[in-house]
Amino acid sequence: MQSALVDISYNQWLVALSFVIASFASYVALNLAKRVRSQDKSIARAWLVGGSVVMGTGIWSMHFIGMSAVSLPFAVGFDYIITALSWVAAVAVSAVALYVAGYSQLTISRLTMGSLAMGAGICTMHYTGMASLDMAPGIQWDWFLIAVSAAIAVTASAVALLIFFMLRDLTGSAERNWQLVAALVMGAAICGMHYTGMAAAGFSANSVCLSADQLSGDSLGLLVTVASSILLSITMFTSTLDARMQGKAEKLTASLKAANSELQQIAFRDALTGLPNRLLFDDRVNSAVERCRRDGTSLAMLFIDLDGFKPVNDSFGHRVGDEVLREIGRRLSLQLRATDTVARVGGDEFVLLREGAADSTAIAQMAQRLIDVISEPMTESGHDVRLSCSVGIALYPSDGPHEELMAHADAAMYSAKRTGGSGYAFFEPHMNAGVRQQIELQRDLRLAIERREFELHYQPKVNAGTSLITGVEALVRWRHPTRGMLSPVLFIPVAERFGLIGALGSWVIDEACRQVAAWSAQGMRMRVAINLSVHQLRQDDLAKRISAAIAQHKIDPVLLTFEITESVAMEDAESTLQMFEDLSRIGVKLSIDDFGTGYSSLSYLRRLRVGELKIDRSFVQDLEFSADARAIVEAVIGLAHVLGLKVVAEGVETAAQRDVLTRLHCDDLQGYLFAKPMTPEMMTKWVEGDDAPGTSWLAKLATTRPSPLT
Ligand SMILES: Nc1nc2c(ncn2[C@@H]2O[C@@H]3COP(=O)(O)O[C@H]4[C@@H](O)[C@H](n5cnc6c(=O)[nH]c(N)nc65)O[C@@H]4COP(=O)(O)O[C@H]3[C@H]2O)c(=O)[nH]1
Repeated sequence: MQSALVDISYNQWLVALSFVIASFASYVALNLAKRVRSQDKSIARAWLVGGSVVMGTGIWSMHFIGMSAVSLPFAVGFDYIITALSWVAAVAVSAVALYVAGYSQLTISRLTMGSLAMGAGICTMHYTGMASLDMAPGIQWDWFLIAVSAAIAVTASAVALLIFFMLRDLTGSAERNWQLVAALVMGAAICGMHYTGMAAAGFSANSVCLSADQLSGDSLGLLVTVASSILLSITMFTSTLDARMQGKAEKLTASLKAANSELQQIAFRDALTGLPNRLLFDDRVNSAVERCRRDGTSLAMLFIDLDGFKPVNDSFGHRVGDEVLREIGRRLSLQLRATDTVARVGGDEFVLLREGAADSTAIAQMAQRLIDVISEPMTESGHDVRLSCSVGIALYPSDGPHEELMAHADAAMYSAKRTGGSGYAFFEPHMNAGVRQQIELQRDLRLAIERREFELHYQPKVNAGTSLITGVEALVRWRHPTRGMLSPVLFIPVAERFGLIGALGSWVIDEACRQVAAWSAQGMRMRVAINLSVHQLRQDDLAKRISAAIAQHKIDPVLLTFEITESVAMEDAESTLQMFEDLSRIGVKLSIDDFGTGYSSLSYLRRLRVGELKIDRSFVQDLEFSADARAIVEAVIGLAHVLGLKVVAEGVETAAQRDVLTRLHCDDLQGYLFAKPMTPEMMTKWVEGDDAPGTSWLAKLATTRPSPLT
């Protein structure tokens, strides 16, 4: 028979306090759940363990304070061991909650299993906690209310998990506000469960609490409140700090990634068309060849050179030329299969790589399709443009080792071009004669700098009126170990084509500066002109390299003149202007070489900071016999003088040419009539007036009266 039950009353303040602690613990729990999703696995694990302890302690404190809020007509206390077990249950519940929160997605099964496990844990904590009140006779339970409390526990857990996954995508103040609302809802649900569970317990009027002498006292609830609040606050603070640091680290990682991809873009992409550049293309070829070897398949390389691009560029300007190249890149890209690569490898040169190309008929059809799409008319900046292209095809493995594929495709392209363009040709061994030589030259060129096989020879320029030397032009020579002295006409184009001109050009600049310093040490203030290739002019650090060489050899920058051919200067006008400004800022002089062969506009010439024009040899050769050539040279000299530029005529071979040029007021003359290019030692002797091969009577005349050379 059941004895009468006592009425249970609650301390309202402690009930309110338990709600505050429950909400606070929930708020911290939501924060911790985010930390457990950290990218760093060891940090996530640390937060899972530490977070479970803190969150468990928070929930347990709420429950403990809730129990302390009950006032019973007899002294109560809590069994140490059972109380500790209820704490362990709270920590276990928290671990389950945080573990589920660590998943990237909340599936139905995770929600069900998670909330059941958490509900079971909460009930375990609560009823173990109740059991720590060691009552005699025992507590009389209302099983219906117990079931309700269990249902509340499971539902509250499910709601908590749902809320967490919903909050995940919010940021800033929205995140904070919704987290607060969610914490209050969860606090209410936890309290609901707890007080329903309390209501399920009935105490007989004659009950005695056997654990009254264990964990007890009026200030116990307060102590637990203070301790758990401090713990929750510290955790909250640490978690916020960690979130900030992680946020910063993530931002840093993101910006590093962005910088990295930008660098890759610069290093591996052609800036104008956005297509892969030579470097990336070579890399793709290497991988494709590797696959061919492994699988016994083949590939095709198509070298595409535009027919008629130069006239478009010259007549419509470089901006239109750039647009045309972009459009060609776009058209070629549209013809690609997923495994193909197309790259821009030169001004108007593209290469296409196709893997698994066994059938030459299909390759021929593809080449024809490329010609057709490129031949379709286009309108760029209001100009109607119609181009075509020549395509050379080399196959791997039948057309030789893969290092020679591009050269072979190139040779085939030239063959297609020779037959009138707008067509394609497959590589054939007889096209190889020139190619093999180029490849060998390229191989030797790579070693030539290390082996000190290059030399600079110098050719004087003299004043037309006085015949006194005004400076020299540095001309590179290659003393090849087996082929003897080679002309730059032979190897400069190879160096340009195979990306070796940068190193060679730097050597020339450095050597010329060294020679200027050596001559200065001998008391000769010699002006030296150095040729720059188009590739050098497009190097961003050219001005820096030149300054470094000037500084290293401690020479006066005005003694250096850089010669750029007219057609190079006209290509990509904006970047030429920029580079000329950079160069003139370091104090060197600039000259336009081979003038008359390009299409300079007057206004453009005015903007370029050049001090000198060199009339092309072809005009000088015709001077004696052609009235047209004379008229052109006269006009050029007049124009240059109006613009304040000095004029040098190159390739002067006869006295008659010299006389005409002098009459036309050309400033300086250069050519075999005065001296051929010579070694620095011969040059020194020449200046000092000794005999030297290639000198003429006039040169000797000039050198018998050494002049101040600046
Ligand atoms: N028929 C004839 N020829 C004469 C006469 N006077 C001089 N020459 C030759 O004409 C060329 C003048 O150099 P360029 O127009 O700058 O043309 C140069 C220049 O564009 C390039 N080059 C030479 N050295 C360098 C260099 O260090 N760097 C770069 N990027 N290019 C260079 O190679 C080209 C050819 O150089 P070289 O073979 O040394 O040929 C030189 C010179 O030997 C003459 O009276 N008659």
